[in-house]
Amino acid sequence: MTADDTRTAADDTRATGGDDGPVLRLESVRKTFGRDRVVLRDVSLDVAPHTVTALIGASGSGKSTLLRCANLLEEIDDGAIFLDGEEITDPRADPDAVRRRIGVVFQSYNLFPHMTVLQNITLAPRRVLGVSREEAEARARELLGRLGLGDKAGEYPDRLSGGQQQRAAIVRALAVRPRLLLLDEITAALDPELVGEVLSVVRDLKADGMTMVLATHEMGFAREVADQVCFLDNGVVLERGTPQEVFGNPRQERTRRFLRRIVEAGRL
Ligand SMILES: Nc1ncnc2c1ncn2[C@@H]1O[C@H](COP(=O)(O)OP(=O)(O)OP(=O)(O)O)[C@@H](O)[C@H]1O
Repeated sequence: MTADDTRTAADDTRATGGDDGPVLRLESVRKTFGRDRVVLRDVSLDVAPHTVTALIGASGSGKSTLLRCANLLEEIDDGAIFLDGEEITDPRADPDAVRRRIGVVFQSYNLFPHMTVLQNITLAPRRVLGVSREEAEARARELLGRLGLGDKAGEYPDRLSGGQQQRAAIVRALAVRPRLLLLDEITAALDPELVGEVLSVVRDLKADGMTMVLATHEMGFAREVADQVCFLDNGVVLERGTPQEVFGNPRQERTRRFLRRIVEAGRL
């Protein structure tokens, strides 16, 4: 990443009203599926500008659901979610306008197989933001170059490795210059030797000042890259703090047990 990227992040901050408040705020969010399956209970969380928040916790603890609620892919039952101080869960908020400000990358890359990498990346800027083809392609090529995919613009996704596809998916999310990036288990589907190249992109984005929330089972990475770690247990944020606090000195017995299992499995 270059100094130019840092300038962009700072410019984006100015454009959205400054560095004062959190980029994302969850206030007492409750989410249920069906009648009685409570998946998030009273979840409150602040994500400060230019920081990385890692959501950790056992499978089924609610990490993906939290990210999906933040992007309005799921409707919450109670509480409120704010983006740059504006309540996005207000029924009057426009979900499309909100999603234009939040980039999302999932475990499965979800690239359109019938489109080239370049077409995949320029689709949203052209269709949603109304950017010209020339401008969208210039931005896409610049990002592809930066993420080590400069020679892949004309390829179809099935000609790329998993790591390359995931990096292309990250470029696609960045192409609309999002205020916030949500990353949901983005290395979970990758062969171990490809995980590193995707994590190194996240590291670069952090250095660039991008605000990110990531759900991950990569504990070593969470410890290294996160400013804030949230341990979810059965839909509750059981523990929240710096990586040093949560990994080094967990307050809850449940967190200690979870981390012990991770250490025993050789994943931390
Ligand atoms: N659409 C849905 N309908 C019903 N239950 C759901 C739905 N989506 C998720 N759940 C349930 O909500 C709970 C939380 O799921 P979620 O995917 O958020 O967990 P997670 O912490 O991200 O898990 P993983 O680490 O395995 O990705 C799980 O019990 C899951 O079965």
